[in-house]
Amino acid sequence: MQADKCVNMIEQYRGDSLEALKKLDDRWAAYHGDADATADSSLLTHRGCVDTDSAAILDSPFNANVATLNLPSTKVQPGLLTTLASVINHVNEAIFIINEQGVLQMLNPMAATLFGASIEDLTEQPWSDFLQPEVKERYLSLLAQGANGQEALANMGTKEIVLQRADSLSLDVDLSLSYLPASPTGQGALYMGVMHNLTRHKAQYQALRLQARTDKLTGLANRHAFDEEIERCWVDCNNDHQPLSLVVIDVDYFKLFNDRYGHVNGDACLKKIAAVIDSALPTSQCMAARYGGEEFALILPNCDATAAQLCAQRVQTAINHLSFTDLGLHGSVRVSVSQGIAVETLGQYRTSKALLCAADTALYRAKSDGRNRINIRV
Ligand SMILES: Nc1nc2c(ncn2[C@@H]2O[C@H](COP(=O)(O)OP(=O)(O)OP(=O)(O)O)[C@@H](O)[C@H]2O)c(=O)[nH]1
Repeated sequence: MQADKCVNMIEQYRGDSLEALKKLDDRWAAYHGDADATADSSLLTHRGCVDTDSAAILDSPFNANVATLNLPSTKVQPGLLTTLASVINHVNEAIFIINEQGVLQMLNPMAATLFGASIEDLTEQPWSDFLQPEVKERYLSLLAQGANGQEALANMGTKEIVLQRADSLSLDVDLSLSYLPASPTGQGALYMGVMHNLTRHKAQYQALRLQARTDKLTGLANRHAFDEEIERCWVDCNNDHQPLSLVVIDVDYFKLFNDRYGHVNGDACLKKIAAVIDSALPTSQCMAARYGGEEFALILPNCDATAAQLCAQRVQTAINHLSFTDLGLHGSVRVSVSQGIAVETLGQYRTSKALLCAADTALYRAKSDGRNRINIRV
């Protein structure tokens, strides 16, 4: 919204609004006691540049902060640039102006902070030096289109990019670049860039994403994450002609555990089981997820039946040895799990869902065969 406001203000003052510019110039002249302000380049220098008489500029009725903007003193239509400088310095957004060659003409303090250098050091620098190679080309061709008079193509909507700051740090920002056509008064076309620092948003997004994919009780991946991961692994393993194994794990007689020892201890038991399952994963590409209440599932990409069985046996042994004395329960209290395994190696299953169904069927068999056992369908 702020950016729109800025563009609107610039529109108001630019090229076709020469009348407004004239009024500003007249006001400036009146303030400085010079009726012919626009023709007086020394006065214009006063109006735009930091180096000269900054006290007078700070007292300016137009914009006390224009002094902080370093305006180029050559090849400009100063009335326009001064107005532009005044506007961008008022807007609470990081804004920079480049010319048709992509050279930084002015920027406000917020933009300088994002670029990682002072306004003075940044002015007259090629803006594309702050872009990564992959996006640099895109923006340079945009400038070329503007220079060829293809104005309609010379705007770039908001895009997420990585800024290569002057201090060599990288910064995630979103950036929009707007074409400001050449004015009839001789000012060449310019581009206005508006940037937002995305660092905090990205961190929040990552935290929320992790939260949305994590089971709150156990800290394992949740069902949503499992569904996404199985699809990804299915495609990857099929493409690479690698096996994909699934293990579905269900706690035996867990209702009894809850009934005997209470739901709080039931929760603690699920956490212990989850930790055991997670540590039994053979590789870092594997995923352990809480599939439902007392049901867990393992995705084992690039693992054949032997590797999957080994993993399941590790889980079984470790769970059989779990102790609950730290919960105040008797040392004899034990739990077990039943496990079903299905393995895709030679295109037996048409979809990941079919593979999951096969693992579920194997689990059902393990349960019906007496529990605390592993059943495999290859
Ligand atoms: N404490 C606790 N219990 C849960 C949670 N989610 C599911 N349960 C319990 O898990 C139990 C599952 O019971 P059943 O589906 O009958 O299965 P089971 O008793 O384990 O019997 P089998 O699976 O046939 O061996 C129910 O009592 C649920 O309340 C949870 O997050 N915390």
